Formats: sequence, C-alpha cells, structure tokens
Amino acid sequence: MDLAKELIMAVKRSNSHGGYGLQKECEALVEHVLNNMVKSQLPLMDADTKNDEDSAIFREEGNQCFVSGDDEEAIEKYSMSLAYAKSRESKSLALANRSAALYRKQLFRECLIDIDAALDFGYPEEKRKKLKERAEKALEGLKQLYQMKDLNMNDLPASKDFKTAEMTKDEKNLTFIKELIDKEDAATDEMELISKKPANVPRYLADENDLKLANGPSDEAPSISDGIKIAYSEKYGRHLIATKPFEPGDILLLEKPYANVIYREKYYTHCHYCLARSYNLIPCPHCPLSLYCSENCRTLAWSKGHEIECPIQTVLSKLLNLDKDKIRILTKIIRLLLVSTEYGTAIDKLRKDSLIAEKNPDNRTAGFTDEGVFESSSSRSALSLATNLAVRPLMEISAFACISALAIILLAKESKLFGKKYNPKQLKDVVNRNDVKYCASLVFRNCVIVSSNSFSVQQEPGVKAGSGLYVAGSLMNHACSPNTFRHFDGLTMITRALEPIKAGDQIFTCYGGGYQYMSRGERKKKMMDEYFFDCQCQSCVENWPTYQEILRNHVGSIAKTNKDLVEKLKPFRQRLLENKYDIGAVKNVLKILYAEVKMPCEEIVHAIQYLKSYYLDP
Ligand SMILES: C[S@@+](CC[C@H](N)C(=O)[O-])C[C@H]1O[C@@H](n2cnc3c(N)ncnc32)[C@H](O)[C@@H]1O
Repeated sequence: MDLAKELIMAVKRSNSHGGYGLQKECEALVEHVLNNMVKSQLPLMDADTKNDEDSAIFREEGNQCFVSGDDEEAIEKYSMSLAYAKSRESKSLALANRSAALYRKQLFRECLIDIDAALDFGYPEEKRKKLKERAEKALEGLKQLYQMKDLNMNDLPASKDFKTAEMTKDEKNLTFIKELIDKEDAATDEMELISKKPANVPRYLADENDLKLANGPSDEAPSISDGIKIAYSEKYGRHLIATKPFEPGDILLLEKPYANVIYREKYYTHCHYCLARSYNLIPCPHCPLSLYCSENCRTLAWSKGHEIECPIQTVLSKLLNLDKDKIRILTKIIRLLLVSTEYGTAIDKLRKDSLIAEKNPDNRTAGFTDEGVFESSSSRSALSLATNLAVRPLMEISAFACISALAIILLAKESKLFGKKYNPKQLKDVVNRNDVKYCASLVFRNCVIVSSNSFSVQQEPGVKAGSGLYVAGSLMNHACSPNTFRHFDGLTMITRALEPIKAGDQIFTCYGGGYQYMSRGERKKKMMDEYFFDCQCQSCVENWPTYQEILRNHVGSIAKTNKDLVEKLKPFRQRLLENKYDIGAVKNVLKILYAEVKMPCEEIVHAIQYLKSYYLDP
C-alpha cells in the first residue's frame, strides 16, 4: 500500500465522531500531499484583475440585455462592468448605464444614487444632459411612488433595516443631485426621500416585535431554546431533543453564522459581506470579484478576511481545472480558517485550544467551552462538528487533501497570512513550519466539516445567495418530513416548529431531500451519498406520497369522513379565506389537526403551506 493510501486509512481509522481526535492523522496526510505538491510544477497563477477592456465588454453585454428589455440581467452586467472598471471614466459609464436600467425598473432611489456616483466619477460632459434629465424623472418617480403608497415623507419609518451608518459615501453626499434641486426647502425633503430607505419589516416582526427563542436561551447552548437539550447516541450521533412542548411557529434556534461565504453565481447581484440582494453594489477597490451593498459592509469585509482573501480569489478565478464545486469548497475552507485563527493572529492560541478539546472523550460535550457551553461563535465548538471521516470514500478524502494543500499554497504564495508572501522556491521550507502544518490540517478538517454541516442562506425564498456554518444548527439531524423549518433575517438563521412538538421528540430539519417533492429512493440515495446515513424518518419508513400525490388523490382527507372535525375547523377556515396571513388561525388549525389525524393528510399539508407562507412570503 502506498504512503498516501496508508495515511488516508489512518484518518478513517481514527474513528472520531466530530472534528476532534484526529489532529495527528490529518496533519500527516495533508503534509504528505503538500510536500509532493510543492516539489512538482505548480500551475500558472495568473490573477483576474481590473481592466477597462473587460469592463467595456460587460457594459456592451449589459447594453444588449437592456435593449432586449431584460433589466435584471442588464443591471448584473453593468455591476460586472463597474467591478472590472479601472479608470474613473469606465466606472462612470458603468454607473450611468446601470442607472438607466434601474430607472426602467422603477428603482428610482437606486437610480439617483448611481447617477450621482457617475457624475462624481466625471461622467463625460457631452453626455451629462441626458443623465440629469433621467435624474429629474427619477426624482419625480420617487415622489409619485410615495404618494401612491400614501406615505408622508416624515412618516418614512426608521426601521432596523435603515442602517444610516451603512449608507454608501455616494448616498450620503449626493452632491450632484443636490445641485439639481434648486429650492432649499424642497431640497431638504427630497434628499430625505432619496436617502431614507423605506423599511421592509417582515410580517412576523410586526406581530412578534422581536425575535425571541421560545422559553429563552438554554444555559448549555445559548442559540438553542431552553426547552431543548443536546443528546448523543450511536445511531444519531449528536442530536437535539425537546424537553418541553412547542407549538407551530415557536422559535427553537436563533443563530448567527460562525462564518459565511457568497456563492459565485451571486457575485454581481448580492453583497459579499451580508449576502443581501443589492442593485447599487459598490466594488472592492482592488479586485473585480467582490462587491458590497454599502460602504460599511465593504469596510467590515476588508477587516474580516477580504484583505487576505482578495488576492487569492483573483488567482482562483483563473486557475484551470477548478470547477465550480472545488472553488466553492476552497472559498469556504479558507474563510473558516481565517475566522477560526482570527485572521491569522491566533494560530498558536487555536492550536493550544485544540489540544485541550482533544482530551474530552465525551461525544456529547465535544466542543463545549471551558465554561461548559456549546457556543455559536466559538472555534472550539465549530471545529467539533461532524466530519463523517470514518465513512467517507477514499477518493473523496484524497481529493479533500489535495484541495487543502492547494489552499495552503495559495495562502502562502498570495497572502501574508504566514507573515509575508512566499515565492515558489521558498514554499518547500514554509510548508514544514509547525504553524503552516497545523493550518493545513485545519483546512482539511474544514473540508469535511463544511461538506457535512453547511446551510444555504436564503434571505429571499428560493434564492440561495451563499452558505453559512451555523454551529448549533448543525446539531440538528435530518428528516424528510421534519418537525421544523428555517428562514433568515439577514444572516440570522431562524428555526421554527412546523408542527406541535412533544417533550422527548427529536428536533429534525430537512437537508434538502424533502418527501414533498422527491421519491423515497431519490431521498435515501441523496442522504447516503452526501451525508452517509440511511434515512429512517417516518416518511421514509411509511413511504409517504409526495405533496402532489397527496393533493391530487386527497390522501387522508377529513373533508368527507370526519364531519365533526370539519365543523371545528370552519371558523378558522373562514378567517383564512379572509386573510391568508392570519397566523392565529393557522396555528389553531394545525393544533386541532395534529391532535386528531395522522400524516399524510391533505388538510395538514394545506395548513403547513399557510404557516410557511406567513414567515416566508415577501
Ligand atoms: C449536520 S450533522 C448533524 C449532527 C450530527 N449527528 C453530529 O453528531 O454532530 C449531519 C450528520 O449527522 C448524521 N445524521 C443526520 N441525520 C441523521 C439521521 N436522521 N439519522 C442518522 N444520522 C443522521 C449524519 O452522519 C450526517 O452526516
């Protein structure tokens, strides 16, 4: 058996449940791959940089989309053009063109911000007349929009979404737009109208006022409700068990991500830092790949990793033989390394902490801090998440080891994480340094941790903008018919009860293979291939029909068989006919139905859809 295979087998044999207990084996494996990699010819590392030629190409593509009436696509292309633009003139052209598409999309506020920025960047004098006319029309449009909404400018709500501090420099100054508005009094009102963003308060917050865990936070895991405990068993690994009852809609987990990244396909539509959809993206001044919704996000991102990631990202984007999945995993493992080592300043501290964590033989409390807490922001807790190393195929472990070695080479060559940037000749020595070897083992562990534990961040229903590592959320096991569902407030993941939950029930989430849309065979295969377990949830054991089949065949319907129950539900049905978002009525329907009938049942399926729409509909 060759050495690499022997090292992989050692990793598999380490048989640790979570991320701890395999440090030595991981380090040996990645060290071996790293040493081979630096001895061989490294791939050409060309950087994707800002340049006016590419900016012009994307601007032209944007123009074609604009002419064909596709404003969304045009805005995205113009954002690309802005990101690649090097000269002030190219930036002004991209911004001016984006403002045209924004105007047509009736995004008047965003249109005005772009016009102002275009003028600020020195938009060519001979074309300014048209731009200023657009600004006047956009201002008019904005006023009409507010009148239509019957909103007094003074009533514009200063919601929690209105982040004054996060407005871009251009938003705050709006110098040129100010010049357009001549009367002083009017100018104040109109400037207010442009800079104040109408609040977009989610429906549930209007009712609930604030997001709060049902029963408050637990002492052992503050992101989890006090009515839930962390448990461990051979069959389920770590998992969550209710110790108190919950009603549909109750918040069971409320958690910010330990680390998050944007998906590549959202680079030019979403903020790289907070993952919000933005039509006014502003670019990183150094690379053509990262854009932000505000100056505040741009500044925060720089100090929280982008300074290190920026040069790596530009090289990654041009590396041959790297498909989308490999780039995605590389981005995630580098981000996780940066967060856990506090951007390279705490490598030694983390190594010492790992030694303490490795000594805990108890699978249930693996990753608990010295204070006995499973903490969403703690590196010790994050690095304790399930790795599935013992059951992963050899090929996958070997691919992860190669990806990890590549990550370390990129970090050593392109960033100053290890003190300075090293040239190819120096790499042989660098990779044998203890801190570098430790980081190599960490990125390898990160590969297996993120592949078993990441959640997609969906701030708008159905739109997966990026991926986050939610440490406490990762303790939830999967069921194809889960008793919870998730939604997002910014980056915060909110997990709510979908049905009445009893003390003693396990808390399940769905990893993506729901019974509603997938056959049992497909689901079981997905769970085995991606998460290495044989799903034994109720919908798998009983082979429930899909949603479509339940609705088409009226599966389990009470309409004809249970007249008393139908009568009991009548007042709530009436309320829902009048207002589909009457959450009190939905919760009552679910409580009554679950007490008297079993799934699969057509009426429960309907009620679940009402519950989800209340929290998920825009
Ligand atoms: C996100 S983790 C969940 C927490 C994990 N049980 C632990 O011990 O940390 C995902 C892994 O948990 C295990 N798992 C998840 N759902 C399961 C289920 N329904 N039955 C058995 N194992 C499950 C699988 O090993 C899966 O790869």
